[in-house]
Amino acid sequence: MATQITNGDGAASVSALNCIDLSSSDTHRSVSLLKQEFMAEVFDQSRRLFELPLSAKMELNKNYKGYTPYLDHRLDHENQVHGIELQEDDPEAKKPFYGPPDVLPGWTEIMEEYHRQCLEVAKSVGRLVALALDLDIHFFDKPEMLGEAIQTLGLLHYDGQVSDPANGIFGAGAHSDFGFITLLAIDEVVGLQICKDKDAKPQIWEYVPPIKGSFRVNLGDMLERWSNGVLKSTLHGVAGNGQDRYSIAYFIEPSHDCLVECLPTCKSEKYPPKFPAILCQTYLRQRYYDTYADLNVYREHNN
Ligand SMILES: O=C(O)CCC(=O)C(=O)O
Ligand SMILES: [Fe+2]
Repeated sequence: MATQITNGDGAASVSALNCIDLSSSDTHRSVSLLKQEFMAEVFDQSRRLFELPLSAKMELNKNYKGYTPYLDHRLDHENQVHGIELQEDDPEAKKPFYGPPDVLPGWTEIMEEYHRQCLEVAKSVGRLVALALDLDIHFFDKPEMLGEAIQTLGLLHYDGQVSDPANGIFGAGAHSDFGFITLLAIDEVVGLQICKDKDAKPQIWEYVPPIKGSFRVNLGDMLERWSNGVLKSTLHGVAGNGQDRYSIAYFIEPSHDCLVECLPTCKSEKYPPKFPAILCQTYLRQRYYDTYADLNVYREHNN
C-alpha cells in the first residue's frame, strides 16, 4: 500500500520535534556523539563512492550487500529507495565492509571507524530506552542483544529528483525500519519526513529539519513489538526537492538468536502480550523477503 508523504494539500510542514539532547550534561542520560569533523569526513567518503562511474559501483553489487542502485530497496512496495544492506551466504558476507578498497583509499578504514563509533552511540541509546521502559539500564547490553548486535550501514544518495507523491514518486516511500533503532545522519538538504501518529486518518507528515552533526533516532518495528507497542516505530520517508541529498543510516538489531519476547515491564493482566515471541533471525528474514526487489534485475549489470 502506498502512503502519501504529504499533509493532503501536497505540502508538509516543518516540525519542531520533541528532542532529547543526547549530549546533555546529565551524564546518566547522555550520549557522547561523534566529532563533527569526523562526520564530515564520513559524508565526504560517501560522496566519493557515489561519484564513481555506475560500472564501478555495480562491481560492488552483491546479494543484499554492497552497492544497490535506484529502485532496488523497496520500503513501501510501490515506491523506492536505494541503499546498502544485509547478506545471506555469500563468502563476501564475512567481510565487515563490501567497499572499494583499491579505487577509494581510506574508505574502508573510515567506514569501519564510523561503524564502531555508531555502535557505541546505539548502545547508549539502548540504555536510555531501557531506562524509559523501567528496565535495568544494561538490559539491552546482554550478548544475545546489542552485545553481539547485527549492524548494517547504509550510505544513501538521492540524485536530485523531485518527488511527486501523487504519482507515487518518492526519494524513499513511507516506511518504518525493521529493527531496534536506526541512527540517521543527514546532510543539510531537507527531505526527511515523519508522521508522528501513524494511525491518524488522514496522516499528517512533517519535515524534519536537518541539524548538523546530530543523529535522528528512529525506533524500529522490532522495538515496537518487543515493547508490546509501548514504544511505536517511527513512520518516515524522504521527499526529494531537486537537490542532491546524502544520508547515512546505521541500523542495529539484536543477534540472530535473540528471542524477541514481550519485555517484562511492558505487559500486565490488563495489557497482555500482543505478539508471540519470535527469534530475531526469523523476524528479520521475513521482513527482508517482503521488502527487497528481485535481485535478478541486476544480473545484466553484473555480467
Ligand atoms: O535518507 C533518509 O533520510 C532516510 C533513509 C531511511 O529511512 C532508510 O534507509 O531506512
Ligand atoms: Fe528508514
